[in-house]
Amino acid sequence: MAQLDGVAPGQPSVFKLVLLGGGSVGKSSLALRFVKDDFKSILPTVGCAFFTKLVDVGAASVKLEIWDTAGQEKYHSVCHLYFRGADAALLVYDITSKDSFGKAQQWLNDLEKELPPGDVVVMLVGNKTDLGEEREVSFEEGAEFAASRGLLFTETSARLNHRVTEAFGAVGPAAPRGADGETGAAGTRTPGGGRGARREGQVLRPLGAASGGGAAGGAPAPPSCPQRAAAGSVWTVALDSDSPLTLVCWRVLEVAGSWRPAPPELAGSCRTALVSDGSWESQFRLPTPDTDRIPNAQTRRARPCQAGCALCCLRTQRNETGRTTWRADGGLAPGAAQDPPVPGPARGD
Ligand SMILES: Nc1nc2c(ncn2[C@@H]2O[C@H](COP(=O)(O)OP(=O)(O)OP(=O)(O)O)[C@@H](O)[C@H]2O)c(=O)[nH]1
Repeated sequence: MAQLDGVAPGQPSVFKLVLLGGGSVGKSSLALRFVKDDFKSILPTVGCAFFTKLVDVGAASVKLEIWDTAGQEKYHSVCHLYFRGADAALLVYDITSKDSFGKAQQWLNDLEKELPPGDVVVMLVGNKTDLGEEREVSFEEGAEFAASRGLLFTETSARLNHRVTEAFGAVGPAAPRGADGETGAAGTRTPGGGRGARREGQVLRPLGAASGGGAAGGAPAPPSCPQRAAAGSVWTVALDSDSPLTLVCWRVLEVAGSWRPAPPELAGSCRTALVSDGSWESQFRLPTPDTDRIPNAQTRRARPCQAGCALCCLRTQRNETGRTTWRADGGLAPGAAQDPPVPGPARGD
């Protein structure tokens, strides 16, 4: 977090979040929606606009500074000045503009020149989902680009207030930061992480331990449906069939309803995404063509339970693929691996 050192006693620490992306993609509108729950006509930003919001993180308050950079080309050369010291970034494009999607990729390159990957948590945000009929960038394109660059990903509508709070929350001061489950709470830093950014491929401990019930060997048990899976959970799911094929998929749950894509080495073999209508889509491509028992590519759709529970989605996959074994990584003790509990009536599709 910026300015943590030297914070006067009683003063909230400061967390710097930058909004970047092309012109008119809705950066200011997202900030306005998040900070004031308002949506109105806004003039193009000149240089950089500035919003603040106090965010409660545990018992402490953190001052979230939102630096809303101008997307117009004429300001491009100065915007990198605003990136310095950022803890997090929302990289925004307009889903109705392919051009803005290309520009987001350029902005990311600019950001990475200023702040190396791993120093800052970045979420790619496709805005204006209310204009779905004019869509030029598919959800999958966004998700795939995010996966290829190790970014979080979501789609929003500032106009309809769709997933705006979730987007800011996923990268904000209350989001989980470190492998030890540390949050971005005021006064904390992740060891070796400078500002506490996530590291690609990092295994985060499932944070459901506190509310997740019984723990094997002191380790957290998988959260059970309809309990909300905790932010920061990492699960490995092995899908076994009668054939010798085994597919291991990695998932990092960042916030309820939003998955971090599989790490690059597994990209293409497995991905799960929250599609814009609120249902889940998981696609598995098995690594060998031996598909006697399992089709080569399987797409499953399931509605999450009200709590956006991860296991509802995964359970539906299990129901549909028959024999599936489950393993929870990042905290479960050996021997604790087992099917997660499936309480209550099925809520999947
Ligand atoms: N339909 C729709 N329009 C939006 C949405 N978000 C923003 N807009 C509109 O898109 C236009 C640009 O929005 P801004 O918030 O000013 O975009 P910006 O990215 O800050 O633009 P610059 O300041 O030029 O960088 C405005 O007319 C907004 O009303 C959205 O979610 N849906």
